[in-house]
Parts: sequence; C-alpha cells; structure tokens
Amino acid sequence: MKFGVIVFPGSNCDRDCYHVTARVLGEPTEFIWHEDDRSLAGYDCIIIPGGFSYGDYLRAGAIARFAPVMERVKEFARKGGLVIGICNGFQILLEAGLLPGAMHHNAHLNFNCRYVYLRVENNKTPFTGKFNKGDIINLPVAHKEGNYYIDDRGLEELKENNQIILRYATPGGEVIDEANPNGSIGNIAGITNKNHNVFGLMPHPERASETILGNGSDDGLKIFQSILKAGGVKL
Ligand SMILES: NC(=O)CC[C@H](N)C(=O)O
Repeated sequence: MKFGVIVFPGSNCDRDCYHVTARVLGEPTEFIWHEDDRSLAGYDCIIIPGGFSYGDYLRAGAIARFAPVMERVKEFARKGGLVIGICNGFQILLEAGLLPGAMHHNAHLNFNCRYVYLRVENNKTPFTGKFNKGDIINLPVAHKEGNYYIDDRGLEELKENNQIILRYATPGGEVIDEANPNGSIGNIAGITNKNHNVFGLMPHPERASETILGNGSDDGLKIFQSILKAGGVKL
C-alpha cells in the first residue's frame, strides 16, 4: 500500500507518521509538499499529520485549507480515496469542508497534552476494522483547539450515519464529562464523512504505535493496520 504524508510549514508529526507507515508497517510512503498540485492518484491513503500548519494563524487549519495540495486531497476523497487527518489534520479537514462541524478552543483554554481513553463506536470503517466495537483504547492528545462542535441537526446526522468513530471515555468505557479533555460535544474525538473514507481524529495514533514509547500503549498501530487491512482504494 502506498501512503502519502502531506507536509505544511508548521507540520510537526509528519515524520512520526512516516516512521509508522514506512518503518513499523514497512509500506512505501512519500512526503507531499503543500504546494504540490500533482494528482494524488497512485496513493492508497493520504495522511494529513498533526502540528501547527501556518502557525495556527487565524484558526487552526484556516490557512492550510487554501494550500494547492488541498484541492488534490478533495479530488482524491471525492473519488473514494482514504484520507486520515490527525489532530491538526482533523482541523484542516473541517476547515476544508471534507468533514462536518468545527473546532472551538478547548473549554479550559489550555493546551492539553496527555493520554486519554477512547471508546471505539464504529469498527465498520477502513480505519477501525482491526478493533471490536466498544473497545477501550489509550492514545495521547496534544492540542489547544480540540473542542469539536456541530449543531443539533449535524449531530443527528452523524449518529444516523454511524459517523462518530471515537468518543472520550473512562478506562471502564463510560462516556462522561470527566473523561473529556477539551469539552467536545458528545465526547466526540473522531468522526468520518458519510462514505467513511475520510477520518479525522484529535488523538495521535502515530505517537502510540510502538510499546517502547510513552506509556507503553501501541493501540494506535491498529488504526494503521486497519487501513492496511482495508487495502486502500486504487484510483
Ligand atoms: N498536535 C497538534 O496537531 C497540534 C494541534 C493544534 N494545532 C492545536 O493546538 O490545537
């Protein structure tokens, strides 16, 4: 499977994503510069990594959405290609209109960097096929604008189409305010589009893909393995 990792000025998780797909999974992976406007046909999965694209000026993701490469990402997604946006990548997907809703600043207004527990709400997507529904996983978050918001009608649509993929939960699997690091509506941590080929999530699976790192969780690797299992979509 061939992965492409988009790089913006200010991306800082691009190398980590590359490390996981190229070295841990052993799959061909290339960096794609934000000014590049080549077609993305030929890639099986595009990763929009975390970081502070364009310094998060105006709003996280608000400038990145205008980068030439984003037109190509939209084209790729429209044709059914797999796109995963992690943290700043999720923010960019929202700003670009590839996912519904928006990010507010965290309710407590602090940058929050810590491990959280998440409940897998839908394992029938190309990004979560290696999990069981209801699995509790442990991944780190690191953000200031992760307070996901969507209006009532949008929230109903997300529920109806099983687009809510991850929610913040307790280690025992309870979805309660105390488990939520940023105040997001419905404890939402990750959603897909209606077709389930575009996934945005605030936690960082690439930072928890080897047990040697952090607190020993490699739960993030299963997300990348799920993508491999799904096999991507040859365009
Ligand atoms: N880790 C990241 O991707 C940083 C997220 C983002 N720019 C924020 O602080 O909200």
